[in-house]
Amino acid sequence: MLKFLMDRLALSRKGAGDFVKGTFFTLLLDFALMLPAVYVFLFLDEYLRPLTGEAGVPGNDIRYYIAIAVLFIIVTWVIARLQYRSTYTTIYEESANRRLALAEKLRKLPLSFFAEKNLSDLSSTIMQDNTELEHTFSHAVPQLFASVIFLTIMGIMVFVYNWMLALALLWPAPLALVVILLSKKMQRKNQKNVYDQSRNVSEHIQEGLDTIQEIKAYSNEEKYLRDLDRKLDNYERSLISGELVIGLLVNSSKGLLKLGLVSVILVGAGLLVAGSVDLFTYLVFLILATLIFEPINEVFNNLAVLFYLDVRINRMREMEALPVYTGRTEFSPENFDIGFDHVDFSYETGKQVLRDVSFIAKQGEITALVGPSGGGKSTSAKLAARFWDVNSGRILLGNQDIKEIDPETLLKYYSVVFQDVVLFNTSVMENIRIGRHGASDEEVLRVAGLAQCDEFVNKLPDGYQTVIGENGEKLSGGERQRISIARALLKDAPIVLLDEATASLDVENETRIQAGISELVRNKTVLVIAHRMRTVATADKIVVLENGMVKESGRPEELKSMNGIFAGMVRRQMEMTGGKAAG
Ligand SMILES: Nc1ncnc2c1ncn2[C@@H]1O[C@H](COP(=O)(O)OP(=O)(O)OP(=O)(O)O)[C@@H](O)[C@H]1O
Repeated sequence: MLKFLMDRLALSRKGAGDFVKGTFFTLLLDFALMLPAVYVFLFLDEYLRPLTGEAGVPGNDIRYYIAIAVLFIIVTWVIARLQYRSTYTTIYEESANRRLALAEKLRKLPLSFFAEKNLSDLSSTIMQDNTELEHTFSHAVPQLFASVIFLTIMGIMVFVYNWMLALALLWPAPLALVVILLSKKMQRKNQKNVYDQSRNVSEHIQEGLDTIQEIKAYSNEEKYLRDLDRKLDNYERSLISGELVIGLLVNSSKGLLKLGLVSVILVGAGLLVAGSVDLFTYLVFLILATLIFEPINEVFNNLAVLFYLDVRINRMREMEALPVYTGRTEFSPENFDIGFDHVDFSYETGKQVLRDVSFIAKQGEITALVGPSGGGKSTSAKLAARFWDVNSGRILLGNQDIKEIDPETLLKYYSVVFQDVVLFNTSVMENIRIGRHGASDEEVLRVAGLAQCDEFVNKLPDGYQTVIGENGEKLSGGERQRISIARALLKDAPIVLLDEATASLDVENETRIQAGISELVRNKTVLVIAHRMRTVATADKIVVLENGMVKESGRPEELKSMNGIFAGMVRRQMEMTGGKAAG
């Protein structure tokens, strides 16, 4: 039983156990909600039997009935409390754990996954799917199980009591069930439509937020809003038609169940006149007919989410089953040389980005990756930190294949300074401290000074305590880069991956960044994607990548004298800068 629940409902062992308890209390509550009927039976039994000429005189006064009413209320309240605790509390805990597990999973997924997947889709799965599951598990599923058991027990009891009236009462139940089951396909289609349209809207909003600058710059607001309006309309239409279909089906099923009351009235009256049942039994069935289908009505109200449950569970399962990069967590390389050994790589099948790339970036040296745009420089730098796994060949760190090392363990040895610096909406101090949690303020200030941050931070209203806005919106490109260098300095990892800022920076900023970088790369294994000839001139080794292949590699002077691609690049740059930049 537990295993079934764990498999089908994606619950943990504890969750499944508590779920059974919750269902049991829901069943008890269903029975407890019949207590008013019992109350009326007792009353009727005592006061009506004498009126119908049967034996017995009312023996209890009104206080007896008040006491019973209070007792029933207390019993119902206690059961409701127990049911709430075991169902809701458990389900919300389970849901929180599931969200944490998914977030943890996301953290471990390779970057390749994020490149392919829509991010709003991911957050929808974590938040929206989970919320729906939470709601379904707390309201609909235990109620469904409990209602089936409740109706079965009650059905048997009423059949034993009086099979003719029982038949009159219960005949619509299988009919309503058939209507509901037949509508399953339609309801699922509707739910899927609502779900897809709501995703369209959230993706559009997300995209608008991500590209707000471009939208404004190219005066695309009107088109953006028009598209959003259209998608919102579609969403609204899907909601309305979904609600209509569900409303129609659910209400007709509920209406069918009401026929039970009608036929009890008619059949009961006939049986009463014929003398086959007494008035008491007739009244009992009339009361039962108004109460017995209440739990099942509750299930009908949540039917749509119930039918869509497995789709949501499957989506969650798909995410849980995504392959993550794993590897050894003990790792102590003999040195920090990075070696590319016949590496082939493609982001998408059929579009190879790196072909048979081999080179060594030695510890204590600066290795510069140069070459035309799209040649594979950034890709190589990212592969060196196992952001992706290579398709064939190996990347070695200190003679060990990085494919065998756990990515988190591996990244402890890397400082990464890329162009797209991500900053958090907190103080400059905290943004730098991300480099090494637990670093003291003095340590942060020291590296900030080395990275030339003092000059602009001192102009901010609260200095290093200034909160810099979402993704550092209040800072310039060069300032952001300096914070990123300060982070890397604080981490002080033996390997530095550096994607140099482009020529868009002004000379002053460039000089300051260069000063920070010189400090950062001292005695490290440095793999730099070089855009400036100045860096190239100070590099110990140059690797020229073109069309994903290593076309030249060696010391700068050697390559210059070869008069190949690199020599051509240096020449062109010198011509552009009037012969000043090549150093
Ligand atoms: N995430 C990705 N998914 C698919 N293709 C990608 C991805 N990133 C890069 N590419 C492709 O891989 C090739 C190499 O890109 P890469 O960024 O490594 O080149 P690069 O030499 O660093 O270029 P640049 O100097 O312009 O930054 C390009 O054709 C690019 O379109």
